[in-house]
Amino acid sequence: MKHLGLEETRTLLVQSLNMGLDIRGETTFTNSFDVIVSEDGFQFVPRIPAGYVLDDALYQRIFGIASGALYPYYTMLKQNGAYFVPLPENSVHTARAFFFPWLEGIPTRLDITDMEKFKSGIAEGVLPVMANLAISIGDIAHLVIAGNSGAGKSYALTYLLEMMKEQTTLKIVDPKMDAPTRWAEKNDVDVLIPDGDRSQNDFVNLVCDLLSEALQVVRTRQLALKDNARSQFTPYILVIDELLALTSSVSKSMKDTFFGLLSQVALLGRATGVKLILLSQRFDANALPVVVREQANVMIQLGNVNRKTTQFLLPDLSNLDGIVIPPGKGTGLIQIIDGKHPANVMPLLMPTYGEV
Ligand SMILES: Nc1ncnc2c1ncn2[C@@H]1O[C@H](COP(=O)(O)OP(=O)(O)OP(=O)(O)O)[C@@H](O)[C@H]1O
Repeated sequence: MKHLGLEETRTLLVQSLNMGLDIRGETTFTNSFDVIVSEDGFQFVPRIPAGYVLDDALYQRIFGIASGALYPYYTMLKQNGAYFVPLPENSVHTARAFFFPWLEGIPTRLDITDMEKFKSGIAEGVLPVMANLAISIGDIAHLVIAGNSGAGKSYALTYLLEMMKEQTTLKIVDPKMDAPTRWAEKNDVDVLIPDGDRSQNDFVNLVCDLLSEALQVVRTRQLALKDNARSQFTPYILVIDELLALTSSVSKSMKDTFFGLLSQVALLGRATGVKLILLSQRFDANALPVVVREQANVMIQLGNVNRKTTQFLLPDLSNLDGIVIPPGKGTGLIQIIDGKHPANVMPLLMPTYGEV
């Protein structure tokens, strides 16, 4: 795709804002505002005093106009509120701007035809997510995937498992005995599945045992860290699929025990490389303790994206206007809070691959 130069980008933005912003006839022609573009994003510089209010609503309107106008050359990174930057060199009339960060291009899906070959080309510890987006496995505290039925959760999980299997210790809980079980059996990975003869309470009890084992690993590692703060650990990952279904018909005391253990692993696992990967059709306080969500730093919402489906998992996202969600299977939103990527919510296309 053609690269859009900065000057060309600025012209497009100025024209789009002049025509679309509709702030009481104020345009660049009346010298009401200016647009400055850079590699990282653009600034909207208002001339103050202005006949319009510099508030969140104006910021989001500019975001919406720019986001559509610049697609597919740039992906605008959604902000929760107006992002002000000071311009101290300027006169008092233009000493502030709204800043709109962007990434060049649009999120591009990885299309993997040969998984083994693909993996051999990737550095250890790296988890590619899209063509221009990779996460370090070590930087994942806990990862959460939500999505309606058929959105691509199992497919996404299988990809993650395949990418991590050689570098981590994996334990899988699969209440539906579905794709994760097939993958685990093929790859000789421990998987806990329901036994027809046992009750749901019994099954959740076994999941609690697994969480207790994970806590034991945490404790052993904490002792190692006490002696040597630079101790390195192989990531120990506990995957729990269908979280909402798992606890939907168990006794309150069992659910409380389960939530208590899950919260402890989430809180203590972070420093010791003990990680949770949790999947559910829907996440709310009933499916996941808030403290676990707060400890998770990679959040993925697949399929149906709207205010309702995102409010628990992506609470910072006050509105979805201007976020272009790609169509197709295994698409949605991702937020990575690892201090290395912009912590904004970004459109996501999970990789497509052949048989694994
Ligand atoms: N990234 C992707 N690329 C190509 N195809 C995909 C992708 N993600 C999902 N699909 C296709 O969509 C179908 C449904 O995906 P999947 O079974 O993972 O959904 P799910 O969210 O786990 O649904 P359920 O909750 O009902 O189990 C799969 O058969 C798969 O082939």
